[in-house]
Amino acid sequence: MFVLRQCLTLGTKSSVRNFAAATNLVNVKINEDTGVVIMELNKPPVNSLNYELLEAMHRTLVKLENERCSGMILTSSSPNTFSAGLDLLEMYKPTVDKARKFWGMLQNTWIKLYSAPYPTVAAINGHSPAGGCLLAMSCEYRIMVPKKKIGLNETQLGIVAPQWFQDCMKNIIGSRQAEKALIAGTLFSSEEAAKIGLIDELATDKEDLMKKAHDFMDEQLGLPPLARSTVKIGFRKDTLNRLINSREVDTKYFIDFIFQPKVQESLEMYLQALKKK
Ligand SMILES: CC/C=C\C/C=C\C/C=C\CC/C=C/CC(=O)SCCNC(=O)CCNC(=O)[C@H](O)C(C)(C)COP(=O)(O)OP(=O)(O)OC[C@H]1O[C@@H](n2cnc3c(N)ncnc32)[C@H](O)[C@@H]1OP(=O)(O)O
Repeated sequence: MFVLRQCLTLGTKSSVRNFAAATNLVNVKINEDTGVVIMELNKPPVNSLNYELLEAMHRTLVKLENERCSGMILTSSSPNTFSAGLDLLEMYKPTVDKARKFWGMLQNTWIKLYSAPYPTVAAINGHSPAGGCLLAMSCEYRIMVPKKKIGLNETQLGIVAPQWFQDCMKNIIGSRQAEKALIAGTLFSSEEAAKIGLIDELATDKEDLMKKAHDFMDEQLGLPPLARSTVKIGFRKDTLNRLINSREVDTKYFIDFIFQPKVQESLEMYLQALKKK
């Protein structure tokens, strides 16, 4: 049974609610017997990743470093979408300062999630394009409900998936499949994603999804944690260091790229198309 655990907060059950409710953008529950955390993205309707949501995730990940967190399941409260990726409004006509701050928070959040020493599972309960796919790919294991879409579709919007997004995909499905998918901006169905290994398992529905996520977690908790995390970080360090050592350059790419008039035009058209749907 899940209870909100006191040590995540200031000491009382109501403080726990305050911790999550400080923004209300993520719900965090911890099983006090196992230490397994469920982080649920809660920014309706589609969990688009704006600065505030990323900051709430980042704050939670930092807090979990200092807690007895043994593993984390990442999911969303939306019935249809895991995450719609980066909030397009953060990239459409921002100020340079705002765009820089936003990108820095995305980098911070990704670094924490990708390097978490404890096991991480994405319980993908809906569509997961672009930045949503990045979040899922940053976890160690991905389980997804049927008939939804996942992938790095940036090209289709007239933008480019940053190197570290690309690296994450390459690490999972291999260079050749990733190159094809990234050039085309392919959004895979859950079933196709399972075939190419972009996701590890299909679930029948949300209940089955969470059951499978817990099953994976139970397996991982049976392993010696230090050995487990040492192997994980060994596999991930090159990808992590590539961004960590070039954060400024990466931010400059982002700023230079999105401020191009052609890119702003593409974003405007895409936003309008989404609204007209
Ligand atoms: C080597 C590299 C070198 C150089 C590179 C340098 C720099 C790189 C530069 C830039 C990189 C930037 C990277 C970006 C990554 C991203 O994540 S971009 C975001 C991409 N996301 C999408 O394409 C998803 C768009 N959304 C959808 O397809 C659907 O909404 C979805 C299938 C998720 C859900 O469908 P549905 O349930 O039908 O919902 P609606 O479509 O009706 O949407 C509900 C409302 O939400 C608004 N909305 C949807 N997605 C977003 C979003 N991502 N941002 C902001 N708002 C969004 C939508 O407009 C609706 O609003 P409304 O209710 O009409 O007001």
